[in-house]
Amino acid sequence: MLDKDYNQITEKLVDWIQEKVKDAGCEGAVIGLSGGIDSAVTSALAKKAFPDNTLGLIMPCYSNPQDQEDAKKIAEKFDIPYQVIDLDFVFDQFLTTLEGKEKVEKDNLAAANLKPRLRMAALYYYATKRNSLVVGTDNRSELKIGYFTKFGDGGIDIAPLGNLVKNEVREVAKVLGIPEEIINKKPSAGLWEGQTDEDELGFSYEELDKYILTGEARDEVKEKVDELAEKNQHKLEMPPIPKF
Ligand SMILES: Nc1ncnc2c1ncn2[C@@H]1O[C@H](COP(=O)(O)OP(=O)(O)OC[C@H]2O[C@@H]([n+]3cccc(C(=O)O)c3)[C@H](O)[C@@H]2O)[C@@H](O)[C@H]1O
Ligand SMILES: Nc1ncnc2c1ncn2[C@@H]1O[C@H](COP(=O)(O)OP(=O)(O)OP(=O)(O)O)[C@@H](O)[C@H]1O
Ligand SMILES: [Mg+2]
Repeated sequence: MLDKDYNQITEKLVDWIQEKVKDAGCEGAVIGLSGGIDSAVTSALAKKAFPDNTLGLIMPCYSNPQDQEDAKKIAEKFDIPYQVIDLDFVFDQFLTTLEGKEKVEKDNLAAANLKPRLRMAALYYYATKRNSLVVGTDNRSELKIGYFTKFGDGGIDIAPLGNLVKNEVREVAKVLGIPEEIINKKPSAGLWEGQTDEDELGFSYEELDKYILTGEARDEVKEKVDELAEKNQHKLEMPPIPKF
């Protein structure tokens, strides 16, 4: 990876979270805990920043049970208070309400994207009640290509990992003592069974990160990344407003 001091970066990120939360007049952090590395790192940083006011929400929505186990393991290892909020019922009811019928097709992107959007609503519920910020887990690699659900996992207040590519997040994870099995787990949005980021995208984080950091990649990867970055640019901007 880069020749950077990840011990120092870790400390600076803790200070940065403290500063952003205090600047907002808030007192703590609320984070969605998925059992993946990005939320593990983010919650461990937030816990260091706000030892007495960090809350993790574990929100399975037809999710792999192993993910919930992994999320609990992180919460317990870092002594982060957490709540398990099962979204299966709400998800089904919402889809039924949206479609106006009981039997609803769930196997499509529109339905899959409801999951992160329900999680976003739950995170803001607790953020408001606790005078806290929603601390996002999006990293630089995901932000570059818009690989997140708009107003879902992209609906957050601050993004401490936003300047670190995925492989740098792994370096910070090592500094924090995140368990190896979480660091080495295949990244997944968990939106449908068996989904992995790299299968869906068609390139690896190693390739994506190298392209972001050096501008070098296979032509096919460059093309795909550039196309996604352009197509999803709107996710990083304010909604267009007429100038007249
Ligand atoms: N040019 C434009 N200007 C303004 N808005 C525009 C737009 N083009 C589309 N839109 C809007 O954006 C919507 C499409 O964006 P969005 O709803 O986000 O949906 P979309 O980008 O199609 O899907 C989300 C992607 O993010 C991935 N994801 C989601 C959640 C977590 C993770 C993870 O890594 O954990 C990954 C997921 O696997 C999927 O590939 C359209 O329905 C439309 O409303
Ligand atoms: N089951 C879940 N419960 C709570 N939060 C979740 C759940 N699934 C996803 N999230 C939230 O959405 C974020 C985006 O998911 P994403 O998959 O990009 O990150 P991750 O799971 O932490 O790491 P990885 O990308 O390596 O899987 C998570 O970091 C977490 O904050
Ligand atoms: Mg994940």
